[in-house]
Amino acid sequence: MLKAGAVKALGAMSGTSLDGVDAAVIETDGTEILSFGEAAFRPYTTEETAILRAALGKWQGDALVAAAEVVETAHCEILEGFADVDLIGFHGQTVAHEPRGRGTLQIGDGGLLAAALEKPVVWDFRSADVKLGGEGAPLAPFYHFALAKFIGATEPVAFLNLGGVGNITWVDPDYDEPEEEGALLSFDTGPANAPVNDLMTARLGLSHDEDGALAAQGNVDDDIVANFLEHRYFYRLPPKSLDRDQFKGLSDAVADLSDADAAATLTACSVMAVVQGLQYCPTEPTKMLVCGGGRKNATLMKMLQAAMDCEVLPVEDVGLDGDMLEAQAFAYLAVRVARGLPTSCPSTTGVKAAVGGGTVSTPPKG
Ligand SMILES: Nc1ncnc2c1ncn2[C@@H]1O[C@H](COP(=O)(O)OP(=O)(O)OP(=O)(O)O)[C@@H](O)[C@H]1O
Ligand SMILES: CC(=O)N[C@H]1[C@@H]2OC[C@@H](O2)[C@@H](O)[C@@H]1O[C@H](C)C(=O)O
Repeated sequence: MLKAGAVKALGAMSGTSLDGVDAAVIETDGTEILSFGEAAFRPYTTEETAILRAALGKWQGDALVAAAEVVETAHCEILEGFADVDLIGFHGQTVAHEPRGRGTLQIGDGGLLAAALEKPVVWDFRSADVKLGGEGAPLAPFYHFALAKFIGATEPVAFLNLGGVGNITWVDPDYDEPEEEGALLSFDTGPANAPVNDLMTARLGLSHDEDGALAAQGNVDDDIVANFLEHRYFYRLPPKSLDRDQFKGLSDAVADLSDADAAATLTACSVMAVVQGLQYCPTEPTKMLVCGGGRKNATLMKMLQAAMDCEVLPVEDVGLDGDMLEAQAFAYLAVRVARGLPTSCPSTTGVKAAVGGGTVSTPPKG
């Protein structure tokens, strides 16, 4: 049983870029954010990333078992370094996501972590939402709502996460609860860094376009961007979510371009996916607050600002940590689950009614 009032929660996130585990502490009562605590990153080795990659798109089999072991080991290593936490929110690694088909799968056993770390662990955050007709993603929006209050926003703002995939949350901070109709709207915008990463790896043996330096030297092929925006995903009304590799074919579209033009064009595709998505938001946000690795890509940020009327800022400009925001989100959601509060609602995932998704595993006694 979780003690009453504010608790210290530790969240852990292993994102779609497969680069490692982010872990961060926040102090919260499940509604208000009181303070932020320590944070750490545990990178995956090249071998570990290869094992995780081999599990993508799989729903069963040996590749999944091996990948789950990598996830569990990496999480135990990083999480045991945190002292004095009351509970842990463990997202795991998404390997497959078909909310309207086979479901959603995050690997890593929270029960095993609870036993190893001797703490209650909340995990499997997405399945309950999918079972009730939701997309199971994005789940950070309820945390974005709390953050909008924390930074003292008085008008609608948007949080944009640029990871492997992009997702946006439009927040009206005037509401009292995130599940109230009108408070939130969220969805995955489209691919974010993944296409440029894939290009850099295939052509230059690099993991990403550091600071967007290569894209900055190229010219955008507008026809390719226009063709990309014809994809049916962009015509679907939100809430909606993506599987990591749903836009994998995008690299073929730039096959005949130079490295710099290809990087510039793929970067523009990610930007225009966000711009296209903005039309679904109830109002233009006053600020677009950007988290995730893409905020470090100067070319991407410049293109975003050029395509938008509102101010585009990294979340650091309002005092937040853009690298740890998703790990903090799962710490926050863990407390909500433990307290029986909802973690998603019709306007964030399309679920039929507000739901608190997540399994709580407690360490064995004795
Ligand atoms: N300095 C940089 N310059 C350009 N791009 C960068 C930089 N730093 C990080 N990135 C990009 O950000 C990506 C990692 O972003 P992030 O850690 O937010 O992803 P993730 O959390 O794994 O993904 P998701 O949010 O989709 O689960 C890298 O793969 C890279 O493409
Ligand atoms: C199924 C899944 O793991 N989706 C991730 C992914 O990475 C970004 C985007 O796609 C988002 O929908 C989600 O993660 C964040 C943390 C979320 O649920 O809010």
